[in-house]
Amino acid sequence: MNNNQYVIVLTGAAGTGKTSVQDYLQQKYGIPRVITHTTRPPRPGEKNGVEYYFETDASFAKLHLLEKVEYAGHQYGSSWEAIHRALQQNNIVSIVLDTKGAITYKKELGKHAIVLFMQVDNQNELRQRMLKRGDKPAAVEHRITSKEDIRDLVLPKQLVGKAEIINNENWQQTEIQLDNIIKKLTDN
Ligand SMILES: Nc1ncnc2c1ncn2[C@@H]1O[C@H](COP(=O)(O)OP(=O)(O)OP(=O)(O)O)[C@@H](O)[C@H]1O
Ligand SMILES: Nc1nc2c(ncn2[C@@H]2O[C@H](COP(=O)(O)O)[C@@H](O)[C@H]2O)c(=O)[nH]1
Repeated sequence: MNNNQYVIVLTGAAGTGKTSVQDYLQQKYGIPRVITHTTRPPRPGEKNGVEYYFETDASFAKLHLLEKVEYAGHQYGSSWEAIHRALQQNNIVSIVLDTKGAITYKKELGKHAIVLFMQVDNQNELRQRMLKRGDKPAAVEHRITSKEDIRDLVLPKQLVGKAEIINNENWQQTEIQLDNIIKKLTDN
């Protein structure tokens, strides 16, 4: 990666606001998303090449992946191809990863990975946000009781001091924090 290129890594538990931040960064700053690959089936309304590249086990195995994880029984991975595709549009790009992926990005990309750990203290608030978003109650319960999501509620020790924590209780505060982060990156 070139010296002035950065990947903003958004991580944290389900419903903490990772996608909302990604949308904000895209709309306000033209920061494109790195689309990742998964073998999980598309959910209603999801399109190949928009939310994910949907893969079979065979096509997933052929990708040049920077990292891959198993999450809730499916494979997920981010490819160098997708990162380069996004970096061709802009020097700052964003990606949503679980915390295991965020640790790998920090290790592999060093100062080029800006890790933002999203959190919301009250788990019931998270549940309500997901229900309000339209998720089915059973899907919400399944997700928030998964071992991966429980793990992702807490900043992993490998990222302590290496990630910026965003307490996304209040969206206006989150926007201010994000604006400051982007200002620092673009002032460099
Ligand atoms: N600060 C906030 N206050 C209230 N609602 C919020 C806030 N931030 C985001 N939301 C809402 O909470 C819901 C969950 O946010 P979002 O989809 O961005 O989370 P996520 O971390 O990407 O979730 P997932 O991991 O399940 O994809 C959305 O409906 C979003 O509009
Ligand atoms: N380490 C990686 N994590 C990824 C990748 N793509 C998505 N994710 C994370 O997986 C879970 C589940 O996502 P869902 O869309 O099925 O609900 C979530 O935490 C994502 O952030 C990836 O390439 N690598």
